[in-house]
Amino acid sequence: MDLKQYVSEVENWPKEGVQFKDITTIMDNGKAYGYAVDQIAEYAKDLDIDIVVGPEARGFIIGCPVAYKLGIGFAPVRKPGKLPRETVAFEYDLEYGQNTLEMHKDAIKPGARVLITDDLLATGGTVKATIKLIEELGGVVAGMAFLIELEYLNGKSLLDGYDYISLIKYED
Ligand SMILES: O=P(O)(O)OC[C@H]1O[C@H](OP(=O)(O)OP(=O)(O)O)[C@H](O)[C@@H]1O
Ligand SMILES: Nc1ncnc2[nH]cnc12
Repeated sequence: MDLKQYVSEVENWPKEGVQFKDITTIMDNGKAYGYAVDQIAEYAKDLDIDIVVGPEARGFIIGCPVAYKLGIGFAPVRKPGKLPRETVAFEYDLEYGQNTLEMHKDAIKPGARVLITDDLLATGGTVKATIKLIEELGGVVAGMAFLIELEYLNGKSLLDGYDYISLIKYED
């Protein structure tokens, strides 16, 4: 299936100069959404994953159905002030702004093998922050999966030594 045809491209949103890749038109199509989730679950099935982790909000959309399919749990990475118990935090830069992400301190068991999921890899800041949080808690990032990779923003350069897949690539 050619998933790219289901992505909606929106010019100059949320800021001038950004071409936003809208995945809601993948999600609202049962076949395309199911295909994307199945592809990621297939990638993960031999990685011996204990838990899936995804950053708010679009990482939940991918990670939760993948976790369900793998028969394992999901731990959320959230924007500040959303998680009620003790957290660890990490601040990072986005393609269009700055952000801090948090995880519950007990979300990852020491030595747990983690699959990170998100809708999109752009500069890599979000996933790098997610890796830092997982590793601070003693987890092992065994793999990562994105629906979309914006290759022109070179997020890959922050991910040396980590394994990942992206289902849809944009070279420019
Ligand atoms: O590789 P990066 O440059 O870090 O960009 C990718 C991140 O940006 C978007 O999330 P956003 O922070 O816009 O939040 P949202 O999912 O809540 O819309 C996207 O869902 C990724 O998480
Ligand atoms: N261009 C883009 N489209 C959708 N989500 C994004 N997150 C960061 N950059 C993005």
